[in-house]
Amino acid sequence: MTELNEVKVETLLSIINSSAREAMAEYKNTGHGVPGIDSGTFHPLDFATDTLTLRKAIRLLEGACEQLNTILAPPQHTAYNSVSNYNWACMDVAAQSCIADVLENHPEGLGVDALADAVNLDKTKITRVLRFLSLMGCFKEVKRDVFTNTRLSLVLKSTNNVGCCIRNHRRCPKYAAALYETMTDQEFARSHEVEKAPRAFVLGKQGKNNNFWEMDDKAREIFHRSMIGHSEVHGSYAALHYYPWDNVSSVVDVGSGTGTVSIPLAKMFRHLKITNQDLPETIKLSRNIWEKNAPEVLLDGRVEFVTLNFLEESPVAGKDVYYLRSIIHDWPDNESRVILNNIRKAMGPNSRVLIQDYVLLRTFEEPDVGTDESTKAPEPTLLNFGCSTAHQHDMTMWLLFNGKERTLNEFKNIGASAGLVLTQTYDFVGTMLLEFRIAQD
Ligand SMILES: C[S@@+](CC[C@H](N)C(=O)[O-])C[C@H]1O[C@@H](n2cnc3c(N)ncnc32)[C@H](O)[C@@H]1O
Repeated sequence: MTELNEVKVETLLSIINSSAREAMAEYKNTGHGVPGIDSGTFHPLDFATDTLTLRKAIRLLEGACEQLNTILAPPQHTAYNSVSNYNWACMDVAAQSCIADVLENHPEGLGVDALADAVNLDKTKITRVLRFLSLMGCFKEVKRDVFTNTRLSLVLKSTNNVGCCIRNHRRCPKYAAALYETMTDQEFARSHEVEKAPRAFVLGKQGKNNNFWEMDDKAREIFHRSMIGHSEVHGSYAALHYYPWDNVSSVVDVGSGTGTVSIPLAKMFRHLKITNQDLPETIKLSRNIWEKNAPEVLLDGRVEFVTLNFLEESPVAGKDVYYLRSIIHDWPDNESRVILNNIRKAMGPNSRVLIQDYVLLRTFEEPDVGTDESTKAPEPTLLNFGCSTAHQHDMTMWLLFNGKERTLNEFKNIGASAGLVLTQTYDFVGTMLLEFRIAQD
């Protein structure tokens, strides 16, 4: 047994070695070298849209590092570390107070007195936060009490879409803190309805409105900007590069938001006709964003905006692709079936449904359709490559909506209930793209 455990540790070490080398090669391929922990600027690869090789390497690296730590550290150390992790709180302070924005004007560094004045916070407290974050390479203390930005802290800037996403995430820990209460509360414990999600539990106690999608214009704008950040975080733009769009002429972006993926899609594939469909207020915002960011597509007449309530009606009929990014995971199974059924009614014989969401891989499930070798987690990697991102996202969906990330089998089942069959999968690491067609009896 001891020897077998040693072999596993050795294997993890070699996974770490090979995946780290692969990641380094990806950075070097750009001609800009490998970034440092204290780099003061972004690397060109940081916001590239096709980073699939790097992402596959990082998935292996993170999972193996975490597993190795858990094996070799005393268990009490690992258990306590996971409950006393306040990275999120310190990141939140830095993001809310716009520290990275202030430091950007001081590339040589800014002393904590001036910084505390600029962000109107207590000097001692802000210094504690910055020292905490510096341990993970977010900000750097260049001289005693003088801090600069790093590549990681730059992400927190208010002008950065991911910064917006991080700022928007701050409410989730509040819902998470009530998770156990929701699981023991008589009314909420056994319900899987949207109205009985942890978010609704917490807001209900404060006597507030519970419908997530009813927001004022400002909140809607922030939410949809954070969805762009979300797609950068999760590498959703891989869909632009790996789906055969040349064989498609029309795309309906179902629950389009402001066109996070469909704007770059329309710019990259000039033959595509795009229909954006969402709730009325969002469609209004969407049109404004397209006018600002893709006026040439509007001038070409390649985009239309049509309101839709996908729980009650079908999208426009007879288009080639019905694309749903970050839609199905927002909803429990019943509503997901309704959405897919409504789309199914609009589909022509050659239409496809493309769902882009996380897919939870399970150790004991049947082999995946159309996946290649790089999708299979190597031994002794744990569930989902030992990578917690998909499962963390699953928790976020639970907290907000009683929604969930699903396994491939769960997707197949809700697809089948709408007369759809899974025909192809694309592993983009952050998310998967699942292609469904009408099932032939
Ligand atoms: C998580 S966002 C995803 C937006 C977009 N697909 C993206 O990737 O940025 C979910 C979207 O679903 C829309 N939505 C929610 N309920 C809806 C409904 N009943 N009918 C149509 N759209 C809805 C929201 O307005 C929002 O734009």
